[in-house]
Amino acid sequence: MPADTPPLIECQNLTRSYTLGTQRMLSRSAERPTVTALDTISISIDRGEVVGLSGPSGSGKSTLLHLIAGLDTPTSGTVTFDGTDLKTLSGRRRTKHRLENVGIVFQHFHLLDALSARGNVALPLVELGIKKRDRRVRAKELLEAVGLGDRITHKPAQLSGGEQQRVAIARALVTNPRLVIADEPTGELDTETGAQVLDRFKSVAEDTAIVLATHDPETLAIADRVISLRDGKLVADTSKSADISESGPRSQTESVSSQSNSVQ
Ligand SMILES: Nc1ncnc2c1ncn2[C@@H]1O[C@H](COP(=O)(O)OP(=O)(O)OP(=O)(O)O)[C@@H](O)[C@H]1O
Repeated sequence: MPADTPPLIECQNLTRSYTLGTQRMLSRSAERPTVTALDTISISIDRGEVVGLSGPSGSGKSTLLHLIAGLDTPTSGTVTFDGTDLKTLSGRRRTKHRLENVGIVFQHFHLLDALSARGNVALPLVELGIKKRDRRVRAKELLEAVGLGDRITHKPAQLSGGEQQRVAIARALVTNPRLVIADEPTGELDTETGAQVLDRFKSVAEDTAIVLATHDPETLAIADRVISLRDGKLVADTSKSADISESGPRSQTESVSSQSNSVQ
């Protein structure tokens, strides 16, 4: 890759606040309370990088994933994907960008009840205009890769939670996206299946960037780098390859202070 290639994802001073309640619940002059879910986060993610996102419940992991995926827009700051500021895209172009470039595994899977496992996995390919025969072949290939080759015609209601999760993972990978975002991708899986799924993620990662939010140490262990959040702030950004530098091992604190622009 040329040295001047920009990172795949660049987040600059990303802040996302939510305004709570409705004005009707308060007196006219009272300000509605706000929650700052993410507070001036600046990170960049390269092609092929596997990034783990850790932090306690409510620390802002899902909020950051949604912003990086272009599912949500920041209150302030920017998310740039391969040089394009997502804020400059119209709603339609943002949807097209997600469809073409981003695979998403949601915490609650979001499968369509009426479709088979194969139909669910093939769905993004319908929207991309891929021919039915090719869609079916590709969806079957992905379902086999996540160990569900014998479940392709099952509907979600006929599948266990772990199986539904694997369908969601296959669907996220079916378009060969440049970025995969996953919220607790192994939460429903037993240890062995979880390990298989992580292998699958790792094998697509050659030039696909993967960002995984998780509480699971085994999932974090596959990451090249772990970003830790607390109360919406970046508290550590630890790269495994950067652990041993010329001046010796790099501690988390040093790693954080090297990003002092984003840690306030
Ligand atoms: N739609 C919303 N409206 C109001 N507050 C929200 C909304 N979404 C998230 N929050 C708040 O933002 C903060 C960060 O939430 P977020 O879901 O990003 O955390 P998380 O680290 O993913 O948590 P978990 O590990 O439990 O999934 C929390 O305080 C949460 O209550």
